[in-house]
Amino acid sequence: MNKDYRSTSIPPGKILDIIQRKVIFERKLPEAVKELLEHARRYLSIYLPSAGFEISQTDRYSAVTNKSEACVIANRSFEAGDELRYCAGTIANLTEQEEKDLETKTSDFSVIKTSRRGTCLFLGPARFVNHDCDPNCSFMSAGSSAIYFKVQKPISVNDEITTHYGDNYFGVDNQECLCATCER
Ligand SMILES: C[S@@+](CC[C@H](N)C(=O)[O-])C[C@H]1O[C@@H](n2cnc3c(N)ncnc32)[C@H](O)[C@@H]1O
Repeated sequence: MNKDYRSTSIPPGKILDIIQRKVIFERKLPEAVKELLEHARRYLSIYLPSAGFEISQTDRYSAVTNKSEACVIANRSFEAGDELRYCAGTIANLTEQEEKDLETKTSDFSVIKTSRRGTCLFLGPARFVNHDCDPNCSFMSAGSSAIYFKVQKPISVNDEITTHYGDNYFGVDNQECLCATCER
């Protein structure tokens, strides 16, 4: 057994079922293919030399979660006002049943609740950006469901890219937040 490999916690049959139901039966195939290509491009763009960041690992939350998590690290410096166009993502609405299906402790999915859209699935490289109460980036919207980030204060090489998820995302007044700012 390869101890460095862990298979996905969602059974492959279930994923195939979702693709069949959502992509093939309920949607027009060309539209679904276009969206899939856009999404693949978002992930591949991470590797462009001009992207300016990479997906890395952090143990910041492991005392609580018992596992390493993903984070986004700058591999060049940025000034306030710069845009991280390649750290992009999209937001997909979830039905109540889909929300229930994803409510497992081992889930690797990023579910967010917004006042405007309700419960959503956050997809794309942008979903790896962690929250800080004094973040260096803010969310920017690009159309109805796409987002990227704008730099709010200077970022140096090896700094973590962070954003603000909302005032009560980690409990009331973010009292359960584990960010570097709260730690100080
Ligand atoms: C949008 S994801 C960010 C990427 C995430 N680290 C991962 O590996 O998938 C949001 C999740 O990251 C973790 N997280 C991010 N910022 C945090 C913070 N300031 N305090 C505690 N957990 C945080 C929580 O597990 C949260 O549900």
